[in-house]
Amino acid sequence: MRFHNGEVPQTDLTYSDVFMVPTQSAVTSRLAVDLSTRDGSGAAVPIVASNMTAVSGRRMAETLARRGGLAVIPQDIPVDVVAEAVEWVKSRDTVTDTALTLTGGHTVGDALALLPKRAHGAVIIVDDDRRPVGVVTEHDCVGVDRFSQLRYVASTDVLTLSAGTPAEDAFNRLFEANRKLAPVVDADGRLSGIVTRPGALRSTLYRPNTDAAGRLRIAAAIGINGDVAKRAAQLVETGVDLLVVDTAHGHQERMREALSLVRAVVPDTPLVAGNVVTAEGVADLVDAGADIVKVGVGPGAMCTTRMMTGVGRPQFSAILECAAEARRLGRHAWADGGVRHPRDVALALAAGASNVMIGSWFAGTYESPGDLQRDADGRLYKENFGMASARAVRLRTAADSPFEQARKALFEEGISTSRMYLDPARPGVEDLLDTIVAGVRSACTYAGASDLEEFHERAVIGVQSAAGFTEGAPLSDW
Ligand SMILES: NC(=O)C1=CN([C@@H]2O[C@H](COP(=O)(O)OP(=O)(O)OC[C@H]3O[C@@H](n4cnc5c(N)ncnc54)[C@H](OP(=O)(O)O)[C@@H]3O)[C@@H](O)[C@H]2O)C=CC1
Ligand SMILES: Nc1nc2c(ncn2[C@@H]2O[C@H](COP(=O)(O)O)[C@@H](O)[C@H]2O)c(=O)[nH]1
Ligand SMILES: [K+]
Repeated sequence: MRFHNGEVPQTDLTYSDVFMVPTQSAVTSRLAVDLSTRDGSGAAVPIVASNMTAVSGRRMAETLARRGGLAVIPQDIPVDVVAEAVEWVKSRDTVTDTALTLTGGHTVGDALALLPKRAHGAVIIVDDDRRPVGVVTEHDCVGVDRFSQLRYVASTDVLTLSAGTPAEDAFNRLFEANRKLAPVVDADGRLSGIVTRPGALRSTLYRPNTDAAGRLRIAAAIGINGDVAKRAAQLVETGVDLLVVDTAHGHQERMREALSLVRAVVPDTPLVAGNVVTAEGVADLVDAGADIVKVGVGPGAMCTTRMMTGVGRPQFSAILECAAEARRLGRHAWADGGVRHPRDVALALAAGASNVMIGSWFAGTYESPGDLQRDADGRLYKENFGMASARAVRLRTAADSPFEQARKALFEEGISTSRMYLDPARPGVEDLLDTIVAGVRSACTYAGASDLEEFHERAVIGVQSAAGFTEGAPLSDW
């Protein structure tokens, strides 16, 4: 990456401070751009969901990995619960989405409680042999008593598709039958998943992020306190593919110690550590065993660190410096926090990040772990909170003595309650991923790059005024 006209920025820069200048290109199609990363995460698209309780659970992990990304299960989750999530994610189909299932004896109330768990908006009614006998959508439940049995409200004229039906055929079958979705069945007619028209299309555009055994990948985080080596070993034992050693101030002695301990017990698992914002921080964490360094102090949507302490660094400059140092040392940097638009992802990659972490934006989707709620105007939202907020600290310290809990509650650096509204046009994380990936693919072609390495090499970045940023935004809210 170079700055436009040889400019040398005099201040540190945020994503909003910069723009990319188009350069001569020989790349003929946005679909010809390869977005896979080479940092050991296996990501086929450079997107990682943050280790936040309101963001990454098993549905987020499954859905993102199926489209090539990765989710990091937060550090506060007990190992046995992580083990269940890992087993579940690794048993998922790599092509078709998991179906929500109930039986004809369940009620409309049961279906309404289940429907928001998945973006595809249907519950499949199965018989005792798991054969699909009906489909229930929210539309079928409107104006119906919540205690009605589903056998009386389900559409029973079910179009099924055989597992292994090529994606384009599946899309065409759905289109011709004027259906939005169909249950997928195995050779015995038993339900194995669900396919939608966008799902069929996506499986031609994305490659899943899979391990050596062809199962979906998942990551998990560890803090720097307690028996970190034990937790790391246990997590890897459960099948976790990548570990993130994570604390607010990553450039501290205890982080180095934790990292060395973890590296010693898990020599072969990719290890991410952070957060830092300086080249010195990167060098120290690499020296202690990190393969990837996580960059970002203060840009997060739920983060109050800069307001509480004045500490942090504008994210674009932080990534630029840290990624350069990581590359010099033969390692990698992830950009963590502050992503609000696809452009931010593109700019982080231009600056040299190998992956971009997204938290709050993904909290406002069907796949995040929280319960879907509706405000007074009927708009759908999920609750989000920071991992250093009083709420998260309360959860994390629940087993400590009341005195210890009170001591730890003093240092709050995050928002405890915030509403992340679902975008009615993009309510699922795959919808957001489609937008981000479209933006990044397009950014690569504007730079004449056919993959992410070329993108970083070729990108030309300029510095803009606030008016420059405003000019780039559409007039409507976005
Ligand atoms: N990217 C960002 O800008 C930030 C991210 N976070 C996220 O919040 C989560 C919780 O992190 P964290 O608060 O570090 O909790 P952790 O549970 O990881 O504990 C941090 C440990 O480091 C010690 N410590 C020393 N200096 C600091 C410091 N300046 N800030 C925090 N701890 C310090 C703490 O001791 P003692 O409590 O006695 O001081 C504690 O023992 C993580 O997921 C983290 O990534 C949090 C803040 C900023
Ligand atoms: N200072 C704090 N940072 C936090 C907290 N919770 C999470 N985070 C960081 O934010 C990113 C996600 O950023 P977003 O803009 O996409 O939401 C996450 O990965 C953490 O690094 C917090 O309570 N305080
Ligand atoms: K912030």
